[in-house]
Amino acid sequence: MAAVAPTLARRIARPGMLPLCSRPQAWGRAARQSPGLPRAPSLLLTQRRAFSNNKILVELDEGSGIATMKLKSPPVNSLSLDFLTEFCISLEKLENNRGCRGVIFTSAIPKIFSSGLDITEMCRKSTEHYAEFWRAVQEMWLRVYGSNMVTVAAINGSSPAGGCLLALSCDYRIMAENPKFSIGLNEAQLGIVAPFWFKDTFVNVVGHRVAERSLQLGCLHSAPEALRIGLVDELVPEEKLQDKAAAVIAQWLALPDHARQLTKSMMRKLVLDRLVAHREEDIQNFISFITKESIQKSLHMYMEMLKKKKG
Ligand SMILES: CCCCC/C=C/C(=O)SCCNC(=O)CCNC(=O)[C@H](O)C(C)(C)COP(=O)(O)OP(=O)(O)OC[C@H]1O[C@@H](n2cnc3c(N)ncnc32)[C@H](O)[C@@H]1OP(=O)(O)O
Repeated sequence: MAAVAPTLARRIARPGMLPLCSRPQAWGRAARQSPGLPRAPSLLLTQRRAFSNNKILVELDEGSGIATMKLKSPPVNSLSLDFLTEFCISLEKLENNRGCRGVIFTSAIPKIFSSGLDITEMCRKSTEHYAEFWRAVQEMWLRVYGSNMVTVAAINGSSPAGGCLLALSCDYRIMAENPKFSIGLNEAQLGIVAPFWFKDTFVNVVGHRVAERSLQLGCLHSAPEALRIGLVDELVPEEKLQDKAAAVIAQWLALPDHARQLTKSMMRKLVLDRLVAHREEDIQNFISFITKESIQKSLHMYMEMLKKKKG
């Protein structure tokens, strides 16, 4: 898998070639057939299949059709170009497996769900690199937000910025009830601006007023606060997180797939279409923004601050 990744990364970036996700998947795929009445995952005589690459561990429970994608990129699951490429490859495999109907995203790293976009990917790199990186970020969002499968984020740690976007792109968010864990689109704190599709995804979850305030202030919300503003749907003790996520998916899968999928597509279409229609422009905007000297200085200072905090 590791050998495939750079090739795929090049494919994502090369202009003129069909990008991995030229349109959101939700409209291109036939509805999955529900295999009948939902069964509680714990009651099944299940067979588990696992596959893994360098940064993602995937386990598919063939009895329930529920997969778990565990993010395992130490130290903090930052969303680097390699990570995003491997993430999209893993998700595509699951999308292509008709036995898989739901996915749980969670972290294999204690206390961190994902630290968001890898800041080093945005510092002092070439224009080509920025284009490739940003296309991969778009790709992750298009794939998760446009997925036909039921998607649940089991947020077992802090989840700033891009990590929060991943969670926001799911159908349901369950967070470990640890007040030390925080989540939010904190880009403003870094001196950068969340792009329109981060903002749209956020608004669709928490509403305009809450999103505007939270975005302007670059808020990182504690788990209880995230529940209060609707950024997450529920809090559970950490040891119950995975079971709860599987139970929620089983509940959602009890509905006829086509009805749920078309409804999801209807709710998300406008936002997805907007990025698909402006993908290249969005990449150019990112490059113009990130190459500004003032922005590079802000990111540098933020990284220094992270280092100092470590002591
Ligand atoms: C311009 C267009 C808009 C772009 C939209 C951007 C979206 C983003 O996602 S920007 C990234 C935002 N992320 C953050 O603000 C998170 C920053 N990190 C943290 O707050 C903390 O690291 C933590 C809470 C995630 C974890 O804390 P802790 O367990 O104490 O670990 P350390 O802070 O010591 O970090 C360990 C190690 O990892 C490096 N690191 C942390 N986050 C990132 C990151 N996002 N990208 C790259 N590297 C990161 C950190 O610098 C440490 O490195 P070393 O000092 O070399 O060990």
